[in-house]
Amino acid sequence: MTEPLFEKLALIGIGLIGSSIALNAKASGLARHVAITTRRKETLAKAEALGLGDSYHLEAAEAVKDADFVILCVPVGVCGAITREIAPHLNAGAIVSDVGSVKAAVIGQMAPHLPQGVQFVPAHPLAGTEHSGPEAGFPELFRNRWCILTPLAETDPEAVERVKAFWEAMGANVEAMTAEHHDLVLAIVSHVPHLIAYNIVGTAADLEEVTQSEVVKFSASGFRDFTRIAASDPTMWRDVFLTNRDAVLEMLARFSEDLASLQRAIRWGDGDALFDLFTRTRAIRRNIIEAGQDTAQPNFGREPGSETKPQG
Ligand SMILES: NC(=O)C1=CN([C@@H]2O[C@H](COP(=O)(O)OP(=O)(O)OC[C@H]3O[C@@H](n4cnc5c(N)ncnc54)[C@H](O)[C@@H]3O)[C@@H](O)[C@H]2O)C=CC1
Ligand SMILES: O=C(O)C(=O)Cc1ccc(O)cc1
Repeated sequence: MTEPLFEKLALIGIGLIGSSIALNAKASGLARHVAITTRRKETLAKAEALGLGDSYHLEAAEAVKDADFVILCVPVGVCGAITREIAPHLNAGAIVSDVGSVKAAVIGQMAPHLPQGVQFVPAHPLAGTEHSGPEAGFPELFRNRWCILTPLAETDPEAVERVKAFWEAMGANVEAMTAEHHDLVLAIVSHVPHLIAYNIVGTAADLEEVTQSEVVKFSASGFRDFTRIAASDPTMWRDVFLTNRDAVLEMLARFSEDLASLQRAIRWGDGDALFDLFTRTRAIRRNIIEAGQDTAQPNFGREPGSETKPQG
């Protein structure tokens, strides 16, 4: 047990990320009191049955009362509306954060509603799975993973340090960068790959000459990996593509150009071009494994002997 970093942590939204934070914060004593709020009473009841927090609220305004740390763990498209709703009830001096996969648009939606004196430290843990909801969380989710902070120019550095300490206590490595740079990097390493997965599974599902049962029966491991990603939450990913539009479109344009040259290499039998690319990409994979970032390895990021649950 660590000395609590915060007296009262309010989690708004209790899906995969919110429940993982709650489980970790309670197990490690990072916050003296964990207040949970979500809009649907069925979800709140599940969170309570799982014992994720210390108090449960259908009204976000009630949960944030007297909280010194508030984290929005909801789809990025609703961050603005929720911030507007909680703003009048925030404690002076409270730190407000989020976990959204997109940063510039979320800052644009949230910052205008936050009262003076409240510190805003946007965050994005680069850790997740294709599962969602309060049952999907597990406390080790963030261990050995990155958490990116994108503080605003006016954010108090002391608040940034406290949020950094919180994520480090969760087991994450923390790095700060601008929201715009975050969105560009994430477009290529996360958002476009998800779009490709949704697309290839959609294409396979639409094939007229191949039946659905053949797709299921003969799916080789490459295609199965795509289906895992393509099973990710539709609301969350709809919001990611609508809010990181420019960076995703820029990376997609580059992707399409490179795909066209692969098409040309196949058409003209240019084996050297294919071999050279596949050799370069194999080296990238090896670098990822050497850096210890391969989440497909068994027990990645977990203590030996701990429960095995699917991770990204
Ligand atoms: N799933 C993943 O792998 C990762 C997700 N993220 C980000 O974390 C955030 C949450 O994602 P997950 O936990 O995966 O989603 P989830 O679908 O598991 O949970 C979302 C939660 O938000 C609640 N919610 C939705 N609309 C709401 C509203 N208007 N008011 C109050 N509560 C509302 C839902 O009831 C649910 O409790 C998203 O912004 C996502 O971009 C960040 C890293 C990884
Ligand atoms: O499940 C996977 O492979 C992921 O890529 C999880 C993930 C999804 C969204 C994020 O913003 C960060 C991580």
